[in-house]
Amino acid sequence: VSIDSKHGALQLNQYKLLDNIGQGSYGIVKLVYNEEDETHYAMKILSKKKLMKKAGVFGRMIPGRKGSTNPLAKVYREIALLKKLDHPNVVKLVEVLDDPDEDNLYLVFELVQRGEILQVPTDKPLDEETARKNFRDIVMGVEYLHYQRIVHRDLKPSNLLVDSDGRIKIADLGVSTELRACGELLSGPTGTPAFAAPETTMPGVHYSGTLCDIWSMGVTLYCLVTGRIPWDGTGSTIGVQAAIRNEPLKFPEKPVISEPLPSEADNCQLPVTVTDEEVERVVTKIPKLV
Ligand SMILES: COc1ccc(C(=O)/C=C\Nc2cc(OC)c(C(=O)O)cc2Cl)cc1
Repeated sequence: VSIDSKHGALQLNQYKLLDNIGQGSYGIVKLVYNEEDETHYAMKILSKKKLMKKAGVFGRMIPGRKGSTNPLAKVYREIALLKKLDHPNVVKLVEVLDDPDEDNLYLVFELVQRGEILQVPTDKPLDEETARKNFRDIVMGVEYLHYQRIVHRDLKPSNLLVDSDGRIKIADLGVSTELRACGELLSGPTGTPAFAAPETTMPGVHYSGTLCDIWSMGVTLYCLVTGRIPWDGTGSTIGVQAAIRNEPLKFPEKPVISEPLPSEADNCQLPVTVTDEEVERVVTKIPKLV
């Protein structure tokens, strides 16, 4: 990273680093300008130390398994996979800059012009027609990720970006997303509590990651049309998780939601495609692995 003498802006190879446009538990996202192709991009800056800590938990080498000793190997493999993803409703990772002497990892994405779909809470939610159009893009993007065996695990409005043509791109495939063998069950809380399915809040229960993504999509649709989250408990994580497990989904008086939508949202809670065997597996503990 060099300091560009002209304007004091930070320069990283051919990228001039400009404003902060995103902020989250992952780190920050900056607007950058590529002087070579004269195009703006979004650059997500990750800390390798933080990734190692996270990878450390998941990256524990299972005895007898071959694999490199570098805990970042898992991260690099996942990033290589993310680079191969290509779908109109998924953000496009174009380049990864990794300075071995530096703690930072720079992920360069195509810029999605209009940013987040909606700040929640808001008293100006989307009209139903727009929400329906956007939701369709989200479903297409999630279907593609699931087909690629990628479970998002943190679907929510702040990870949905609006492009210049009004189309939605799913973001934060991040390196925290588990790339699992098809159908393998997950466990443990993850993502954002208010958007997490009830089964993720019960310790020791293993669940289907894809089904949880569908639950989060339902909660997201609710946010798009009402401007608020369905269960906020007392604001504490435990409170939210209890509310999600025990309280029925209620729609506020305002804005008036047309009849079919709530039932649609309801369907999202229990995807009609779920098989009994899958429900059985989801709600019971995982059978003893032989
Ligand atoms: C007002 O105009 C704006 C235009 C673009 C933005 C923006 O891009 C924000 C976040 N971006 C991202 C975040 C990601 O994770 C959290 C990932 C990922 O890891 O997949 C990728 C991207 Cl691009 C914001 C405001």
